[in-house]
Amino acid sequence: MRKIDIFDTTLRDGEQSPGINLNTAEKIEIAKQLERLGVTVIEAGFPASSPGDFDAVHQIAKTVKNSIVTGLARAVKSDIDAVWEAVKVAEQPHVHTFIATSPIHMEYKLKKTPDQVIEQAVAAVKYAKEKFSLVEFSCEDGFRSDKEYLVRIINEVIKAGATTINVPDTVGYASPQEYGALFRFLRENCTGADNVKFSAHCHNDLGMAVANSIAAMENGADQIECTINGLGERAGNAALEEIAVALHIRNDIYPVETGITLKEIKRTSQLVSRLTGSVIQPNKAVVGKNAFAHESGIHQDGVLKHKETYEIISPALVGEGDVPLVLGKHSGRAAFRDRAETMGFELSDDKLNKAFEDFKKLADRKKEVTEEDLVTILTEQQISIEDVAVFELKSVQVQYGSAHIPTATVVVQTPAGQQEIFSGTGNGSVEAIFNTLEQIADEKVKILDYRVKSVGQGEDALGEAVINVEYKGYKYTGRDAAQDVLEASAKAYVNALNRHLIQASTRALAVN
Ligand SMILES: CC(=O)SCCNC(=O)CCNC(=O)[C@H](O)C(C)(C)COP(=O)(O)OP(=O)(O)OC[C@H]1O[C@@H](n2cnc3c(N)ncnc32)[C@H](O)[C@@H]1OP(=O)(O)O
Ligand SMILES: CC(C)C(=O)C(=O)O
Ligand SMILES: [Mg+2]
Repeated sequence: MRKIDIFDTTLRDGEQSPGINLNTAEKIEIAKQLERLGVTVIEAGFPASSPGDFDAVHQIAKTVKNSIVTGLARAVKSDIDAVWEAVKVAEQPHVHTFIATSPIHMEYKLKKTPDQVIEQAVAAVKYAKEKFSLVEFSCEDGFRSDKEYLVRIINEVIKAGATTINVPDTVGYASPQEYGALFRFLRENCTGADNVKFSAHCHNDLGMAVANSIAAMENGADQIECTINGLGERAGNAALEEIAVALHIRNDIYPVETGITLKEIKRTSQLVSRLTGSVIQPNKAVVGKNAFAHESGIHQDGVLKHKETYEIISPALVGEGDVPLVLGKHSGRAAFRDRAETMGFELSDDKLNKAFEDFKKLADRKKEVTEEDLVTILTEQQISIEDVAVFELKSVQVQYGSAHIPTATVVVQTPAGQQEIFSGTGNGSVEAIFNTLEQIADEKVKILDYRVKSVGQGEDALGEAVINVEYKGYKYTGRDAAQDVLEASAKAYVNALNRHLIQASTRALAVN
C-alpha cells in the first residue's frame, strides 16, 4: 500500500501557538510519545531561535531512535549550522530550510527580487546538502506563490540536492480543489519531481487544513505536516489525529498507510494538552471530550441496539476507554434504563418510568445530571412501595419577604386520588411549608430533626432534605431530593407521612 509520511511539527509550529512555551524536559516527553505514535519525522524546534530550542532539539535527536528528528532553519548558513550542531548525532540527520516565495512575502518581508530568492534558496540547499543526507526545502506561502515561479525554484533546489519539497499553505487560504490541483501541477511540471518527496503543510485559518492536506495527498503529496490537537500558529495546523483516523476509516477511498499507531492517539493528545496547557475543544473530532458521547434519545437508542448506527469510529481504535451515554434533557428511556441497569438498579417498568419522569424534570433544569443525582432519583424509586396509596406533593409555592409573614401554598394529591390545596404561614419559609403540610395529617406532627445538604457540587446541585418526625406515637424519617431545597423539604415531609401510611398498611396486613 502507498506510504504517506507523517511529519509532526507539534514541537515547532505547534509551539508557535500563542501562550505555549514548553521546556526541554516537556519537549522530550512529547517527542518520546510521538515516536511511540509512529510519526516518520519529528520537527523538534528551530535551533537558531534560542539556546533553549537548540538544547531541546539536541536532546531529542539524542533520545529518539525510531523517528527522524529535524529542526527548522531560514535559508541562511548560521541557521543551518545550528540545526547541524543539534541533530548531527542522529542516525539520519535532517534539516528543514525555507524561504518565502509569494510576491507579497518577497516584496514586503524579504525585500528581495524573485531571482534573489532563488539564488538564496539554492545556496542554502547546497550548503545544507554538504552536511545532511536529508534536506527538506519549503516554499513559504507556497500556495499564494506564482505557479510558474514555484516550478522554477523547485527545479533549482532539486538540482541543488533537496530530498523533500514542501509547499505550504502558510496562511490557510487554499480550498481543497485548489491545493490538490497545485500538487498535481507541480508533480507534472517539475523536472526531477519523481526523485523527491512532495509535502503538504496546511494552516487552519478557514477550517480546511485537514481537507487540504488530504487533497494534496490525493494529488501526489507523499508527506503530510501536521500537529497534535491541531496546535500551531494562529488557527493552528492540520490535526494529526484527524488525518490519521480519516485515512484509516476511509481506507476504501484513501488506500494509503501512515504508520501511525492509532491506539496511541488519545494518550498523545492528552499529554500534549496537559504539557502545553492548551485545552481541547469538547467537540474536537477524534480527541474531544464529546467525540464519542451520544446525547440524544434517538441516537442513544440506536447505539444501544447497534453501535454503528451512529458511531463510525470505535473509541477503542484511538485508545479511548468506554464512553458512557450522556444522560441529559435529550435522553430517552432506553438510555436511562441502560444506565440504571449498569448501575445495578433493578426496577419495575412502573418505577423506572417514575424515575425517568423525575430525571427528565431535573434534566430540564440542570446543566448536567450527575451520577449522584441518578443514584438519588433511582434510590427514591427503589425504596418506594408501589401498592400503598400515599400522598403526592404536586406543587409548592412560598411567598417570602423580610417585611411579610412567610406563606406557603401546596397542592397535594391525597391517597384517595383527589388534589387539594392548602395554605399556611410560619416564622420562616420551611416552617410555613411544614405548618401547611401538617393540615394533611390527622393529628399533630412533632418535628424532631431536620437537615438539608447538597448532593454533588456546583450551584445547580440537587438539594436533599431529611426530616425526623413523631406522628401517632411512631417515629419516621422522611427524605427526598429536588433541585430546590424548599421543594426537597416539602417532599421529605410528605415522605415521612407516607411512611406512616405504608407502615400502617403493613401492620394491618400482619393483623389480618
Ligand atoms: C511560517 C513560519 O512558521 S516561519 C517560522 C517562524 N518561527 C520563528 O520565527 C521562530 C522564532 N523566531 C526567532 O526567534 C527570531 O525571529 C529569529 C531568531 C529567527 C530571527 O530573529 P532576528 O534576527 O531578530 O530577526 P527578526 O525576527 O526580527 O526578522 C526576521 C529576519 O529574517 C528574515 N527572514 C525571514 N524568513 C527568512 C528565510 N526563510 N530565510 C532567510 N531570511 C529570512 C527576515 O526578512 C528578517 O530579516 P531582516 O532583519 O533583514 O529584515
Ligand atoms: C516554515 C513553514 C513550513 C511553515 O511553517 C509555513 O509555511 O506555515
Ligand atoms: Mg506553518
